[in-house]
Parts: sequence; C-alpha cells; structure tokens
Amino acid sequence: MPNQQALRGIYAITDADLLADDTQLQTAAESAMRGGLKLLQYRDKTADPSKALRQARLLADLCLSYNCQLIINDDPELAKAANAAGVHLGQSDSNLIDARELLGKKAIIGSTCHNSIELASLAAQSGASYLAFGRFFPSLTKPQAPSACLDILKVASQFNLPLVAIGGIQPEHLPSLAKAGASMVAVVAGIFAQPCPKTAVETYRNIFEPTLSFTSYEANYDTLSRSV
Ligand SMILES: Cc1ncc(COP(=O)(O)OP(=O)(O)O)c(N)n1
Ligand SMILES: Cc1nc(C(=O)O)sc1CCOP(=O)(O)O
Ligand SMILES: [Mg+2]
Repeated sequence: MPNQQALRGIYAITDADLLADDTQLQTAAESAMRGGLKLLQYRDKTADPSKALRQARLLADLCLSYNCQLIINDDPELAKAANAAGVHLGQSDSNLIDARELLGKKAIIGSTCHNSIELASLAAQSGASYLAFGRFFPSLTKPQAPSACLDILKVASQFNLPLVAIGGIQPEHLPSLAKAGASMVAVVAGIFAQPCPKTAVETYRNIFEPTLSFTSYEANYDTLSRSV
C-alpha cells in the first residue's frame, strides 16, 4: 500500500516555464516543503532525458530531507530511476498495469480521469492509488485541459480511493472542492507562480486541511445513505 498519509492535502506540481533551471526548481520546491508540502509532482513536458533524470534525482533527494513523497509525471521508467514514490499517468501515457508491474505494489500511481466515471472505474480496477479529476477552473498552466464539474467528485466517492482535484485551483475554491469530496488538491501556478511558495502552501493548507476529516465523514455518510 502507498503511504496513505501523503495522499491527503496539498499536491504541488512543478512547471518548467515557471522554474527555468535547477536552482529555481530546487529553491521553489524547498520553499514549498518548508511550508509543509508532503506530495510533489515533477512535471516537465519538454525536458530531455538527462535533464529530466538530473532534476528528478535533485527533487528526490530534497523530498527525502523533508519527508515529502515525489511523483513523476508521465514516465514510470524515470520514476524508477529516480527512486521516486510513484508516477502520474494520463490517458495518453503508459498503461497503469505495466507501471504497477515496474514500480511495485507500494508505488503511488495516479490516473487522470478528466470528468469521466468510466475512466475512473477503469483506473480503479487497474490498481490506481488515486483518481485525478479536472480541470475545475480556468488554468493558465494548461488552458486546453477539458473541464470537469464538482459533481464528478461526489459520484467518484464510490471507488473509496483518494480523489485529486486539479486545474486553476485558488485558495477560495478549496471549501467547495473539499465539500464535494476532494482529498487532495493539485496546484501549479497557485504555488509556483507565487513570490513565496512556502507562504502559498501554508495558505492552501490552512484552509484545506481542517476540512479533511469533514470531507471523509461526508463521503462515508453519502455512501452509507445511498446504500440503505
Ligand atoms: C494530479 C494530476 N492530475 C492530472 C494531471 C494531468 O495528467 P495528463 O492528463 O497526463 O496531462 P499532463 O500533465 O501529462 O500534461 C497531472 N499531471 N497530475
Ligand atoms: C497539469 C494539469 N492537468 C490538468 C487536468 O485537468 O488534467 S489541469 C493542469 C494544470 C494545473 O495547473 P494550475 O494549477 O496552474 O491550473
Ligand atoms: Mg501525462
């Protein structure tokens, strides 16, 4: 089983345009971890293999010091080479079952489900550790991502897996996402486009973390109410 404790709360995702070199990446990631970040995704859609491996290892070392889990976007082989905690896979990326085979049963493997309960069901059956839905709000980082509505989170509670909300998430969106059933919120610009990632993470945490027990209660309560 993956570290379930890490699969709640704020999930920061790096961005190569915002963090242009190793120093900026390291400084911003460390600042976010000093703010209490426990889950970080390394996402660089343009890195060549040697840059990707160097930066993934740099983040893996940093994560060790701060007890943060590192997830690699798209690339299970890179996750293995960097000794990361897991990988995030979209619908055009590698097959989840193959990634599980490569990374082992303890790895965290996340799956993009857009706004689809069918994709969520397939991911759950294939052994996903969490299900990601979005984009919920307009995103400067990925404006073309297909949009999702909050109800999908309520319906997805049936899978009893951690649910990630992504896309344009600002602090003011957190109460409605938590109430709908998100156990994690994935954020790029709200953290890494800010002057101080530490302060940004603290702001998100202060709003989102107190809602988490309420969220689980609501999710269980909803499930129970539907089954009686
Ligand atoms: C937590 C999380 N959710 C969704 C995504 C998007 O993944 P994908 O659809 O594969 O798109 P790219 O990120 O690869 O452009 C994600 N990375 N993380
Ligand atoms: C990488 C990504 N995937 C999305 C999806 O909906 O699948 S939205 C997104 C970008 C999230 O960045 P920001 O917090 O800056 O909007
Ligand atoms: Mg992808």
